[in-house]
Amino acid sequence: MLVEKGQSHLFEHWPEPGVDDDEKKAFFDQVTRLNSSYPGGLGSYIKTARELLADSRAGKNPFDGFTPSVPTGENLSYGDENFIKFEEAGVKEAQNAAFVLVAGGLGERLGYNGIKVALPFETITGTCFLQCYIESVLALQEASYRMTQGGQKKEVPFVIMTSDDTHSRTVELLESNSYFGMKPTQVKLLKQEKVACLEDNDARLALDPQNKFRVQTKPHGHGDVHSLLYSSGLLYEWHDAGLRWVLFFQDTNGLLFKAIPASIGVSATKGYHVNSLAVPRKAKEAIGGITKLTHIDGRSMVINVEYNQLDPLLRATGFPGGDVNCETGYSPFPGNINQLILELDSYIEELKKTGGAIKEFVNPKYKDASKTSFKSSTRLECMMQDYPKTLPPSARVGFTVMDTWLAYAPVKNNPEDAAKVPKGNPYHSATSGEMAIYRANSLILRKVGVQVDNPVNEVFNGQEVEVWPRIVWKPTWGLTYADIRSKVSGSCSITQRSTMAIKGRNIFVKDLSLDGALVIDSIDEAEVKAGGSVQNKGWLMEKVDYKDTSVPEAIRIRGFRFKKIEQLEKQFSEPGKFELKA
Ligand SMILES: O=c1ccn([C@@H]2O[C@H](COP(=O)(O)OP(=O)(O)O[C@H]3OC[C@@H](O)[C@H](O)[C@H]3O)[C@@H](O)[C@H]2O)c(=O)[nH]1
Ligand SMILES: [Mg+2]
Repeated sequence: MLVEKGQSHLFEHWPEPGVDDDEKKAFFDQVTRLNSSYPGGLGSYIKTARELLADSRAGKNPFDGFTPSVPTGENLSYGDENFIKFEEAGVKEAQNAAFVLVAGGLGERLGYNGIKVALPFETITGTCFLQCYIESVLALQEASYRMTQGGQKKEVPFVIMTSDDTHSRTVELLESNSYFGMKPTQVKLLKQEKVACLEDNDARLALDPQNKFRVQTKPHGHGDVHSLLYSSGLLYEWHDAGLRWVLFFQDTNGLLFKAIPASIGVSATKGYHVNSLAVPRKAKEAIGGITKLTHIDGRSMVINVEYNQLDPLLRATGFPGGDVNCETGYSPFPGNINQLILELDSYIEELKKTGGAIKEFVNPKYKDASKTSFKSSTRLECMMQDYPKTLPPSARVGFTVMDTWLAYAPVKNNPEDAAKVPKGNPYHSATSGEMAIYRANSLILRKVGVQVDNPVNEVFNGQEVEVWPRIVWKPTWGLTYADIRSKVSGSCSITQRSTMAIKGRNIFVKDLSLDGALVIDSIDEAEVKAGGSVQNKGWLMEKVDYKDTSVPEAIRIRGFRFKKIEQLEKQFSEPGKFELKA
């Protein structure tokens, strides 16, 4: 097959029979894997690669014939009547959802040595992203069950897509932490395979520079999640269990679950087959733009246009300024945060036709303008948000826009690159990611009536950020606006230099004035009233330089660490009613 497909160069250097036979066999093992893990097999991969490479060489615009315009979607504003209604509908529906985390990426822009889901999303408690996600799903599952008493208690499936770059470390993280409280059987890992690299426009496969008996491979992109889910049989299992929604999300967004209940509510209420979460987008920000594309033949679709393609598309279609802000100070195109909610039945119908194959693209870096050779080998890639591209016009494709402060704080950029982000655009760094948690929690507490001090501006690792009071809570304490409102009452205040961690479901904050650090931990069966005036020296934020290798990498990439001077710390590990009075 390889020889037929113009790949005989792969064998040119092979020694005579009997020499290196083990390596030769290993080569065919690898080829067999590459062949079976790609929908349609290697032959189909090579064929598509030739077509896409020819288009790329000819400079063909992938959006040829399409005109972009700004689509309309559902705009939510936190805590208003509409939002509360959607949150309630979403929590009810959450027990019919399955969650899929795509975490196969290396995170090259961040350059962190570990896997990204193992990074703390905040360093008050040191909770990592994966723990945050798992605890949020469990809290949602529990809340959903309680809302529909009498029903059957369901376990919400949690899938993680890994790759060879992340798989074993993800398993290790789960196992060494008892799956963060989830039943191991509730978690499924699907490993994506890499795809063959291409060395030229004829799609000749590239050999691994380290081993001439192996084909070089690179990641195929997060779009693999659809074919993996389909071939795993999970979708049918979920269908038979009566599930209705599949939610996809990415590796580092500590705010995400604040936006999820309401967006499930939007999907359920509007009957969306596809619902993408979005936030206002700054021009040139590294997030895709949700765009309505209308073809000259009349058909149209609402789809993500990836951040590197939005500017050329706009310039080519009568927007000479390209990707620029409009009078609002934002790009007119909502920013895709790549959190998708798909309706399960229509998803299965579509995948029956496509097998989960997603429209691919190729992005070779050419040596020169003749476009005949590449600087380094390339490969086909695909993105999970391109799923709607093959849907029929009857599909209900929508999106939900929320405030960035509530919904999106990814950790993608290393400190050096983050410091170079144009002023006014988000850093998307470990520093900004953690600060965003404190800002969101402060703003939420303000919404429910707590008097929270204004932030101060500080510079960490060359990035100027707002530092709000450092407030965190467990998902079981406050999953929705209504939850949080029910747990806070009276006249409460929190000063700017304060730190607060609420780590128990039934902690009721009433008439609390905090100036310092407070940590409360309680079991579900303990009901704790927390009030009075708490004042102590608190926790200081000490600056750390990202180049200071004496500090653990997960900390120094933030540019600060907490110095615990003094705190009030209380633990309630017995059932009963308690009062915390300072
Ligand atoms: O092969 C891969 C590549 C990536 N991924 C995962 O996919 C997720 C996103 O990857 P990246 O962080 O590289 O994505 P990018 O920042 O380039 O853009 C992504 O997020 C922002 C959105 O606006 C973009 O539209 C979306 O493509 C991560 O969770 C990553 O682990 C895989 O699981 N497999
Ligand atoms: Mg990327």
